[in-house]
Amino acid sequence: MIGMSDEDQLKALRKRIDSLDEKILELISERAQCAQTVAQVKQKSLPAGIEPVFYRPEREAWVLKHIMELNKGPLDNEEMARLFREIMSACLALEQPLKVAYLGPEGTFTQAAAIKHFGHSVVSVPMAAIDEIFREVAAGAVQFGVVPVENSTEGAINHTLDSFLEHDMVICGEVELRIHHHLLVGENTKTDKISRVYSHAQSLAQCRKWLDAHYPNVERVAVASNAEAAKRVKGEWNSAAIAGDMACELYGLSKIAEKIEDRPDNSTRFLIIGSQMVPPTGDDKTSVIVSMRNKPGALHHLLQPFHNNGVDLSRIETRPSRSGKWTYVFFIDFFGHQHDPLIKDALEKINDESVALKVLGSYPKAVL
Ligand SMILES: O=C(O)C(=O)C[C@]1(C(=O)O)C=C[C@@H](O)C=C1
Repeated sequence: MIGMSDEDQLKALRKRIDSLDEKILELISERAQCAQTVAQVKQKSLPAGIEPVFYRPEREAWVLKHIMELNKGPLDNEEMARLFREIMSACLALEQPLKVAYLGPEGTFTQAAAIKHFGHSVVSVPMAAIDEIFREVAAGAVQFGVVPVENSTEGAINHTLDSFLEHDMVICGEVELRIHHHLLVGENTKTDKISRVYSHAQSLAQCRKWLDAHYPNVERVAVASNAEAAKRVKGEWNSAAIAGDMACELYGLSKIAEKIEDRPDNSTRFLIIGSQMVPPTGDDKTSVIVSMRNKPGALHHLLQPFHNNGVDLSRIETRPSRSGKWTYVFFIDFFGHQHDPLIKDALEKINDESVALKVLGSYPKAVL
């Protein structure tokens, strides 16, 4: 390209991009046709009336990891995986349009988590409460639900844990999302006139120190979600909302302060709930609920088989059981799949020691 004018160079490069785009287009279309044939194969082997399992989280995790391993740049692994996430999402929609319920309204972090996990080609359906998501999945109105389960700053989301006690649900995936909160206002609010801040209680808690330092005398009002907070301030004078980017864009608000969360590594973990068990991928997690009698050493007894079999725990949470006074339930997450022999053995031993053991599911560790 030496000796070429900038104008000519640009022209030549764009010509090359056009021809690459044409090849990419052809390849994506060929991939989509393959997915359509996969759908036919899945259908063929089943008796009429039985719905095949089109969505295969174990395969999707493999595809994304494979792409990240092969990627040589200049796009970074996450960027590349996000592109392939969207291609697979569109391919899956050709096989079967998926409906996914999430904690609404539109613009919540839970919706962002749903899109991060499934891509943009799913139909995401907002629900007013966590319990409603469980019910919607149980009733078969949607195939999957997305619920928040723990925040790195504020800990467990108890509504979600309690819902697992009430519904028979299978966990088939997890999503981790970095949570950035911003202080948002509508066009009628002046930044020095803010008298009230709306947000979800968890988000207010995640920004407590920042609010103490910058808006110590402003009333903090907890509402059902941060998207709801954003919706409210759109039409209100002198009030601000703490919410994320999706809500900011959706309600056309302005950011007067960005990334105001007290901890820069603030993140929330979400679970994908459904009814299908997921086969092992080699890099999985399992979640169980165990109920124990409140006798001395109960927790030690419970954890011993995990320890003996070298099972690595990632989380343990206690909730009072709803049945029987002084009975506790433990929510335990660990690395590995319920079909792994050492895990199977540990679970059998725990089952013998406990009042009840329920495996909520084994699922691929979050890839993105
Ligand atoms: O491999 C499959 O079973 C497919 O249906 C194909 C495909 C894909 O596009 O790669 C699409 C949807 C599944 O969730 C997993 C993968």
